[in-house]
Amino acid sequence: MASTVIKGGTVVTADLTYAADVKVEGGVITEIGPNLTGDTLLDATGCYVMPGGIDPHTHLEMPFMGTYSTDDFESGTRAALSGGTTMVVDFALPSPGQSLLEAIQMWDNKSTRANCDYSFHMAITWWGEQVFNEMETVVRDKGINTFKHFMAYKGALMVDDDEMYSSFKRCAELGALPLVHAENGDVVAQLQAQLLAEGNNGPEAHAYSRPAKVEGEATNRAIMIADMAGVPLYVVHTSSEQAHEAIRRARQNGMRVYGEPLIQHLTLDDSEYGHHDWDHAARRVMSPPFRNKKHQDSLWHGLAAGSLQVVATDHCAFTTEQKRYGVGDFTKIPNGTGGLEDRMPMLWTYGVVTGRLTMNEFVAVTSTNIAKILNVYPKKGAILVGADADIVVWDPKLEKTITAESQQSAIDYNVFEGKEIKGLPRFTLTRGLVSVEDGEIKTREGHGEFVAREPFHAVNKALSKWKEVTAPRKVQRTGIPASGV
Ligand SMILES: NC(=O)NCCC(=O)O
Ligand SMILES: [Zn+2]
Ligand SMILES: [Zn+2]
Repeated sequence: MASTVIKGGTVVTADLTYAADVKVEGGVITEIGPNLTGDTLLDATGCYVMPGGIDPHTHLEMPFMGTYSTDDFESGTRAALSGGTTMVVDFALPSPGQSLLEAIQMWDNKSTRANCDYSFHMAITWWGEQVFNEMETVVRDKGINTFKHFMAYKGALMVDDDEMYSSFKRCAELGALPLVHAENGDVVAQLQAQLLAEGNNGPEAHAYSRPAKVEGEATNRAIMIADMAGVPLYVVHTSSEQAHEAIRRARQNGMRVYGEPLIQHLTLDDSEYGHHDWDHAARRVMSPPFRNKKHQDSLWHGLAAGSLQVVATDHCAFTTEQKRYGVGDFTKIPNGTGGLEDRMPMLWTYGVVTGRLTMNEFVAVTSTNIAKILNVYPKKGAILVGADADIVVWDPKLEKTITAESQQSAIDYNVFEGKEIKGLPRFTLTRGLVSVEDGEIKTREGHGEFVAREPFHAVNKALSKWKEVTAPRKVQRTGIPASGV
């Protein structure tokens, strides 16, 4: 079997940093150590050899707000690999009333073009006996152990507390993990209507309609519901101190709650919405919106302290033309931004280069933590013998200025335009295939495979055990007095 050896680099994992060569055969890592030989040699001198990034939050070719996000599984995963990300997790999104299994079929069809491995979360967009029953098939037969709940997008994707509690309890039974988009959708809907009525119809009103408080409230509510259901919880796109505080407090109280800041929220702020150019501001419309520096600091601190665990992108890329559906009515601007290609270099530049994160923390929050949370570690997220050879050979000296012109993403702009980054992949390997080599993109369409994920990981088991141990029990009494009647 042909072998590839990554030679002369420093292996950096979530917990170790050491000099070693890494040998790859048949798409997996077969040896780690000094002086390895092989058929093809990749020179990693001066580089860090790290687990490829995992982006657990993407929306490729997603039907949303009357259109489809423009990056599909081909351009989206090409962009991912170009920036050192070797696995994405996308959301299968049934329309209200649609079968969950039908939605998986649709996502299966789209993902055949993927250049790197991928997995799916299932969204719970409506509730009923059919959904309850199909959740079991989704977990047991389809390899999906995560269910997403939108607490916002009223009248479209939003579910209410009753539905969420029912679904969370079902997740607990099935050994699955619920995810939430935490914003109070009722309050947002009223604020939107009020702002429009007052003539506030520009993209900046998108941010006014989604203050940090509505995120904080929903995060607290989801945490309480998960606690009552006896299930862990993953909060997507945590963007504010209020949401972070809720997660931090829950964790201090022994709850298994995870928070996922996005690279956009960490590095871009709400001044973008005040830009004089409508297009500039609209291109940055996403939910939750960008926040101020105080919130950004809180997110960075959470990553360093471990109260927030994962950095994602929520890559949901719409062209300028699509964003213009919302001229005159900000509620019609398709929500979402890009970031797949830039997540790792931006986090390295603003995190590791500045000293806010260590290299090992960088690996933890871009790859290893989410691999553990999703129950795919150490197949993914690890440099270990037997792990998939999803590897990024990171050159800390490579520099570039981000431009839309030079990106892989299919959209016509980049929200990080002009940012100067330091640290880029010299090589990216996806299950052993070298798909980025010295800046040259050599992706292979269709190389990506679906990654099935088993239910009932350690956290679910611990929580169900604890729930059983602490369940309310009838007091057994020796004597019962006669009734007073
Ligand atoms: N985040 C966003 O604005 N768009 C994608 C859908 C979602 O995750 O809320
Ligand atoms: Zn969301
Ligand atoms: Zn999303």
